[in-house]
Amino acid sequence: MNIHSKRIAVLGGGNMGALLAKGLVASGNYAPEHITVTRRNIRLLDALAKDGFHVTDNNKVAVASSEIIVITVLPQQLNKMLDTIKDDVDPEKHLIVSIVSGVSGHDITSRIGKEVQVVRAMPNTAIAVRESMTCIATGNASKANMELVKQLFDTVGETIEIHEELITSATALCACGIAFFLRSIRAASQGGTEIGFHAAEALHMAAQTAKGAASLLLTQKTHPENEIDKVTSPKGCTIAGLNEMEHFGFSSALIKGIIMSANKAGGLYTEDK
Ligand SMILES: NC(=O)C1=CN([C@@H]2O[C@H](COP(=O)(O)OP(=O)(O)OC[C@H]3O[C@@H](n4cnc5c(N)ncnc54)[C@H](OP(=O)(O)O)[C@@H]3O)[C@@H](O)[C@H]2O)C=CC1
Ligand SMILES: O=C(O)[C@@H]1CCC=N1
Repeated sequence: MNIHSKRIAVLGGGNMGALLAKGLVASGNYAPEHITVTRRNIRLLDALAKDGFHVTDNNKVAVASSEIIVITVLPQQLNKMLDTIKDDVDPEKHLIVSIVSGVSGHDITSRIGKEVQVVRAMPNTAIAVRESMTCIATGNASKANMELVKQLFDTVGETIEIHEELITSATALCACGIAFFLRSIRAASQGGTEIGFHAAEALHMAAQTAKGAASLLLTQKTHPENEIDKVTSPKGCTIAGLNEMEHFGFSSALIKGIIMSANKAGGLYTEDK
């Protein structure tokens, strides 16, 4: 079975919901008329409607006209939203894909009161440029449905399957990770401005340098320290700068931030109940 022929409901057309809908169409594998996007403030979906997507503030209508239900509301909005669709979800017809942080597949089936198949997916905002690192996991979906969901997210980046207990860790490393790397690039550009470049050129130079560093690892499959060793000339300026950063806790700050985000992600749903 091919997922590209299925109709998709994106429930919660905010940042991620809208980016996902647009990314799927940009991939060339989905037509906008096969995708229905919902949110309560429907005026904010005007741009998507202009692009040919179905838009509605009625989740029941979206669910009735789709086979794949992608849930993209905030954790604290989930229960109210699920209550609007639980009578319409049909385990024989629907597959649920949830990108909601901190919410297990079991939390969703319990709230709906039906053993519908649920796949959790953790993409990041780079779906906008089809460069997401998306992790998928499930407690109850079939192999065939996992393959369908992989096909869906493969169109907006790279997808890997992980165990469900690691999806919170994937949230911190990959979903929050976009912000961490962006802040690093921003900080590098601020350093660049202080040593002589205009802000815009410093930002461009820092971003392209970061892209080059990531590409070295992804294409050469080497370890970062091997690549760092090639940059650090003896008694040179790179090792001087790198050691200064480490004295100020560069690696430690990133590691501690990722652990903090993972701990927070794990509690996003329960702390709001
Ligand atoms: N932002 C990110 O980088 C990532 C986020 N996530 C997860 O994705 C989810 C969405 O995050 P994000 O896009 O940033 O959040 P947003 O707040 O931008 O989007 C949530 C959307 O849900 C809509 N919504 C709320 N209640 C309902 C409802 N009952 N029916 C229909 N729509 C509803 C809201 O619009 P309105 O108020 O108009 O209804 C809002 O636009 C979260 O669970 C987050 O954990 C996962 C990976 C990355
Ligand atoms: O900050 C958040 O809670 C969401 C989940 C991962 C990225 N953004």
